[in-house]
Amino acid sequence: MHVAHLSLQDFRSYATAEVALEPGVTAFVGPNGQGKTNLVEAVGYVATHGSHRAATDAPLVRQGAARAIVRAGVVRDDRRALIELEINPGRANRARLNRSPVPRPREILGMLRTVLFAPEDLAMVKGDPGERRRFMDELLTARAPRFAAVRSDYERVVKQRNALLRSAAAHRRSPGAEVLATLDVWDAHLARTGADLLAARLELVAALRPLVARAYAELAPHSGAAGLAYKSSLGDEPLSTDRAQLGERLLKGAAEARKQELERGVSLVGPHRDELQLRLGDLPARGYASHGESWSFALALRLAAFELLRADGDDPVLILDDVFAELDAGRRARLAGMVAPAEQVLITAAVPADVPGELTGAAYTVADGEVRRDGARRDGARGEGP
Ligand SMILES: Nc1ncnc2c1ncn2[C@@H]1O[C@H](COP(=O)(O)OP(=O)(O)OP(=O)(O)O)[C@@H](O)[C@H]1O
Repeated sequence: MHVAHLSLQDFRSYATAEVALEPGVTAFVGPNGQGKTNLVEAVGYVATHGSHRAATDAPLVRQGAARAIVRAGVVRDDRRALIELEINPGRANRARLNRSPVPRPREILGMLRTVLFAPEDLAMVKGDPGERRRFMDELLTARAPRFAAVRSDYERVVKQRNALLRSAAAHRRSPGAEVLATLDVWDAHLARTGADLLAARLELVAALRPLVARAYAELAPHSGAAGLAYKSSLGDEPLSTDRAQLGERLLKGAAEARKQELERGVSLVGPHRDELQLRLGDLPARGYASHGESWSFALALRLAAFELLRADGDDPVLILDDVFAELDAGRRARLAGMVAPAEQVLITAAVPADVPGELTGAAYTVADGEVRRDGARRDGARGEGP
């Protein structure tokens, strides 16, 4: 699939912007702080209904404006769809598909699929486990949009269960039969929704493992092998992906943890406490990998995500935000070779020399609040050989 047209209104630094796009490579080039990332962030927002660099929607709306609108014309198998999202911080966002309102924005998740790699992704390797859980859950949602509901059901259960545990812990005396009975009900909800989430993650990690290893080996052939291990809060015993069995394990885990949970006032068992461990050779990547290795690992995770989505039947739009400047010449050339065949690749770079010569295509200059199409097709920067 590819985006044929992007239209912005009061999104980030743009009062308005209209950008026509084509399949193949498009580079957005311009000095720092001119709005290159804002453009690709908008494309990512249409796909995921979230930003890769803001936890809430408020920063996405141009300062002084009440709402932002992002529209994308998406072409998939020669069929066109016009997706429109109205971003209303503090209120419900609205969505339209082919100019008709849809009841809930979530219903059009999956109409556009993107894989976005940006400097913030270093946190997937160096940051806390929540970053890697988010990577898994966002990828699951990209593959099957109905997963957004599984995820939010589970989050709601943990939130409510935590509230109950917190208030029990605050009273500092043994909880009464009523509290324990309510907790039993929440344990059952946790086991049911948690089993769905856990099974999906285990299947995902199994599918990703060989793809990550291969992408990393291609990017960084002289480094150790990249591995993934799913560490569950249920302990080290192997887990099957059978949902009924996982539900039983979660119930048992919650029962065993109950005393401690009541003391601490927090849910200690379940996929919200799990970790996706990244390994380079025999060592964990976090805390051991060099900056370059961490960067390559994060890229390998995104490239593996791209492969997985592509295997589901359609190339997602690949977005590389400010990526090449960080890489040495060899990794740059290898990455360029790996991404060139994608149906659409959107790249941002501060200077033309940061776009590898292998990636020829359309070019825009982004400066002074404008996005201007360069006259000639860009032939790529020269002298970027490995
Ligand atoms: N909500 C907003 N309202 C107005 N301006 C904003 C808003 N959010 C971000 N900006 C402005 O957008 C600019 C940043 O744009 P962006 O991150 O796209 O830059 P960039 O061209 O990718 O730069 P770099 O090369 O440094 O990564 C900043 O000047 C910032 O002040």
